[in-house]
Amino acid sequence: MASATIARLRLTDFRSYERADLQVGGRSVYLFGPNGAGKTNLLEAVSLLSPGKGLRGSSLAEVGRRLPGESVGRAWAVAAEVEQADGELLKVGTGTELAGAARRIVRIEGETVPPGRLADHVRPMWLTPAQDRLFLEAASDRRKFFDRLVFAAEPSHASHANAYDKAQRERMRLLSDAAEGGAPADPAWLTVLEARLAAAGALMAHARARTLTALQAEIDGRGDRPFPQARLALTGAWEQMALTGADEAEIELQLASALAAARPRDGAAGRALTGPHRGDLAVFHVDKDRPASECSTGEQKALILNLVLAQAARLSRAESAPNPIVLLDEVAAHLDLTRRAALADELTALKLQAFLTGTDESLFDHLKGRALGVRVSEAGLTPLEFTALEDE
Ligand SMILES: Nc1ncnc2c1ncn2[C@@H]1O[C@H](COP(=O)(O)OP(=O)(O)OP(=O)(O)O)[C@@H](O)[C@H]1O
Repeated sequence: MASATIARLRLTDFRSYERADLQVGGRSVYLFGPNGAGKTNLLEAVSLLSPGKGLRGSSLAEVGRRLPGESVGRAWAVAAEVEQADGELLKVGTGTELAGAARRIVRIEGETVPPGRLADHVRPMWLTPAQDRLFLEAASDRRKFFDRLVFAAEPSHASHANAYDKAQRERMRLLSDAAEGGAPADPAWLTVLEARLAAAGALMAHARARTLTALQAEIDGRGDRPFPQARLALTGAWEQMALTGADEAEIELQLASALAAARPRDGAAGRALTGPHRGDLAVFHVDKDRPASECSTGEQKALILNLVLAQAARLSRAESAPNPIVLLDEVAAHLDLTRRAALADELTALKLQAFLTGTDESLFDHLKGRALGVRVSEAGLTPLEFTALEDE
């Protein structure tokens, strides 16, 4: 198991924090305090230790601290000491050098590196209230959620998805221009773009299929828990091909030819009607034999939590990747007592570092002695005294 836990976290001009310095020592952390105290802000800071826009998906200019009435956020920084498997501490940091900057800098041991390198050392995964309506909203939200689970296992998935989106945008610009009577689309250039789409799309479909299969096996193998069992499916044609045994080359070939055939139709529609950007994640509640969208709010939350925990459990056994760090924003409040206890037991058994938030300290009774409690208030972060439970 490749351990990677946050030992210390420091924030400078990040959201509501002018400065914060939290010694965590690799333990899980539960943050409690009133609404607006800054609990989610702290989770967001941890989420920015991975490539991308973090758990709120905010623009980077937004996260710099602003006083009321100020329009531009300050230059900000999130710095962490990450304890690695060998016990060594690695300095990882991200932030901006100028107020309002749209791009962030990432430094590892003081050296500026591309943000993608963060995934070599820290793998945050999260569940936030934004996902409460996941099964009721558009397929794109479920794809995004599932892609993050894939990404936690295979960071290259993000670069394939980016390459795919970039080629897609260029292809659609050519086709839309042609459909509107502008410059006719250059068929040779379209063929090049479609080849890129097909290559990236085949890799995406396969990565999603791999994660789906592994996740389902993980969920099926852990049936004796008070979380609802889920049956997962990827409905997209290309993921289906991958799931039924087609290799990457075959998917690439068929996707390229489907795209070539769809040029007039896609041009007229103004969007591409086939490809891995169209699929959906279907989730069924096994005991109820109903789609997740027909389950209660609490059941839906427990289903999603089960997916995140299953992926975290699976990744915690991976030899070659850093352990995931699980960020659970306002999750405990949705769970009944049995599930809250089970969540605490599971995080402990899997030796996962988790950061959890909730308004009331009592939501985390089962984590006392197993995780560090931190009171969040206007005064900042106040860690509670920590005495480890003897049997753990
Ligand atoms: N860029 C910023 N600069 C200064 N303050 C900010 C910035 N962005 C957000 N805030 C403040 O941070 C606070 C919200 O913090 P956060 O979302 O972490 O609260 P929370 O403790 O999770 O609350 P809840 O329990 O309601 O979810 C708000 O008061 C908001 O005004």
